[in-house]
Amino acid sequence: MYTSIFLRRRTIASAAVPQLLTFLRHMGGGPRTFPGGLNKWQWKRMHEKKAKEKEKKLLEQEKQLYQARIRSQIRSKLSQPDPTSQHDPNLPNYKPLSPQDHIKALADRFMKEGAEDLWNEADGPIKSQSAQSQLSKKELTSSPIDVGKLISGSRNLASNIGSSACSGSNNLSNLLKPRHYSVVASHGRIKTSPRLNYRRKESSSSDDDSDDSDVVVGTSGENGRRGRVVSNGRHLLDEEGEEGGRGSVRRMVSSAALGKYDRTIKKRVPLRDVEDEDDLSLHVQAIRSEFNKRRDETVGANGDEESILSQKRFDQCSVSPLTVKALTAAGYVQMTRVQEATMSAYLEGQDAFVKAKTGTGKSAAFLIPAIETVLKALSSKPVQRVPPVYVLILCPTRELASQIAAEANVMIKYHDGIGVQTLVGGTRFKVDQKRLESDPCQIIVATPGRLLDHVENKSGISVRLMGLKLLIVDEADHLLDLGFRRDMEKIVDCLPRQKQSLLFSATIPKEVRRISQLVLKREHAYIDTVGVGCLETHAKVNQSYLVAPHEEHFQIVHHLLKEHTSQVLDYKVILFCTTAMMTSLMYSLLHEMKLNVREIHSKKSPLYRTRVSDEFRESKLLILVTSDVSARGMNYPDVTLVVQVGIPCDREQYIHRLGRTGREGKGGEGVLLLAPWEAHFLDEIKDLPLNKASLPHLDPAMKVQIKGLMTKIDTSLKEAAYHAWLGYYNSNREIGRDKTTLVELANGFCESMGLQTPPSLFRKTALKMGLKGIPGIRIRK
Ligand SMILES: Nc1ncnc2c1ncn2[C@@H]1O[C@H](COP(=O)(O)OP(=O)(O)OP(=O)(O)O)[C@@H](O)[C@H]1O
Repeated sequence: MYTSIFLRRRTIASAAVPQLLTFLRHMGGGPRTFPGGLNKWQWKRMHEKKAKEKEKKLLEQEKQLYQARIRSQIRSKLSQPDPTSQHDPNLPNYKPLSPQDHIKALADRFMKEGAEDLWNEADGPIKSQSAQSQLSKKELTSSPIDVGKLISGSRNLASNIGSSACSGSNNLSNLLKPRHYSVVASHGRIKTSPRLNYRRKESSSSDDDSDDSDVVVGTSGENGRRGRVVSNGRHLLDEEGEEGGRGSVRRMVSSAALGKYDRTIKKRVPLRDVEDEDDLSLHVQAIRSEFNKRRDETVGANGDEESILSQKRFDQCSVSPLTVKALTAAGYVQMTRVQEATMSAYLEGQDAFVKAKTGTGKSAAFLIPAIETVLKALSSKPVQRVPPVYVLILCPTRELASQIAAEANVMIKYHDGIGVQTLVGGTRFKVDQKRLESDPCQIIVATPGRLLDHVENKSGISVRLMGLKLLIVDEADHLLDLGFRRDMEKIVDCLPRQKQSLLFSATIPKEVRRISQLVLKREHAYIDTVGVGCLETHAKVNQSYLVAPHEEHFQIVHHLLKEHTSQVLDYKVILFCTTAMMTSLMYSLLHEMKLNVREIHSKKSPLYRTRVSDEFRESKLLILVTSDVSARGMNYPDVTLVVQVGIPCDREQYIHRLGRTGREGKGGEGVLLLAPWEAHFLDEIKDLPLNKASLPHLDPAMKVQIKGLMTKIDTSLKEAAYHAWLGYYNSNREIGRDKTTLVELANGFCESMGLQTPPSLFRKTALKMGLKGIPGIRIRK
């Protein structure tokens, strides 16, 4: 319809053509062929491929840079001072390292905060061929590395913890005391005194988790908070060259002074290849386990690892009295640790990437700065007819957006003239527009897709966004992931450059940390209230897993739920399934089995989802069967059990789903149910404390009953579940690789649903999924 209207208007100004094309494309139309005679999908795929390659290249470059930095750091340690020059006793003496010292230096690096992020097993140890020949095994095994000594050598790290905490031989245990949080600020260039220069050289073997090579040059902090001023490694070398110690630094990085060690550092060998030459990897392993052991001991002794609250109250920070009043009314008196840390970064005007465990109050951590921003902007500017949007909060789902807006409304209860609105999919575009016009607001909580609709359709929001002061991205790792990244890029492009940005998540994979500069300024703070090497899940949540044949899953789920609901008085359970259709199928079955269940997934209407979500928030004695729409951010109080059926899409999703229980420092339980061919996922979460649960005894009568109940479920739902199942596992890297096995497993799943023959696929779909011609796949005629 829109196409014909536009085509009838013959005199389209040439300047409007690109806009028209964008509009048509947005409406699902647009040109049928693209340059090179490609169709829309080929064109799209080509661009996706290009983007992937570009990203891969960037990562590769980053890795090379990182390796180059390590090489230059080690070279500087190995280079010899000029024998003719008088050595200043206050400066470190850079003698060639003995092989043993070399290992210690590497281990030092390994123990640094963030180093674990960069050092993964695939990188393997740095293998020294010539140096290793000198380094006899006897030498290594006869003098085991003293971890305490190693750590005491890493003064940089110890200095982060504060001078009082790093004295004597207790460095390791001090270091491992439950940390409140760490703040790493990245600064481009830092002018330093000669003293600082010295310390920078001293710490040149250190590393951090950012893509910048963060080098410690100073400390600050109170209440256990540690601040570090860091500098980009590349700048560091340039800068030192410019300043006092120019000559010596130039000498330090000169390849002429490298000797045999230069060659040894270049060669990295995968860990597998050197496993039997156990030297370095064994030592690193030993240090790692010692590190974990001491941390566990320290945490055990202090016991407050799980406390989410800080020492500060809201009225002690620069929070407006009316907000404090509203917070107090809502029962918030003391700040949580993430709230305190975020507030101080916000007040300093810094951009920040904030990592804090699930259920520790991240929403309030960004809503309080949001309200302060609006108050500040309102006080400095006269009232405007159409007020600018001062704060934009982006989050992945509509439920989460509604939840955040509801929490914001509680906090602005006593502030007249501040408004919050949501822009989420599933509502009518025109209704959104009317709402924005009739009820102007300064804070918008939006999902990226719907916000982009408004921006691209010039609903007036773009102009209002030009006044933006604060951008907040909740579940940032998810929004910066491939699924949302394009939208995020477009949104960021149309926001003003002069603004503060705060990113939040309970998990921050290193790839996301790298690309966070899409949103954050280069000089941003990295606040980690979890702590490097600490558990990302809550210790009070008991986690277990079960590996059982796929066809038994329905019965096992029923058994687990029955057991839990009969044992826990005020039970409240969330059951995660892999896809929307699997969720629907599981719900239908459990409903037939007379369990008190509700369902939420993307195929349900927004109204229904909101109703069920509200009901589940308020109630007890209820089981919510859901897809991943409820995995992140949803705050359902007092969930007693989280069951995850099937492999989660990644480690992060496992953590976020589990995080629906054990909120606000409470306890909870999590069970992961996998089929034997999904068990490889356990490797991804091997650092988390999951116990293997024993398989329950399954009642054969119940098996028959389930089979009977399955026949009552609509065949079209089972067919949809089969298609969704195939799609989900086909996109799993491990399982989707072997298409024949995949189809066999899918057909097994079909049988467990009581379908005699596997449902057919459209030829196009089968082709796209790479399943055409695979035995067992039926193609629709
Ligand atoms: N200062 C506080 N004092 C008491 N309770 C608080 C405080 N801050 C937050 N809470 C409560 O903690 C719970 C979890 O908060 P919130 O949903 O913000 O967690 P989150 O860190 O965003 O979790 P997720 O990672 O799952 O998104 C909520 O019930 C909230 O009311």
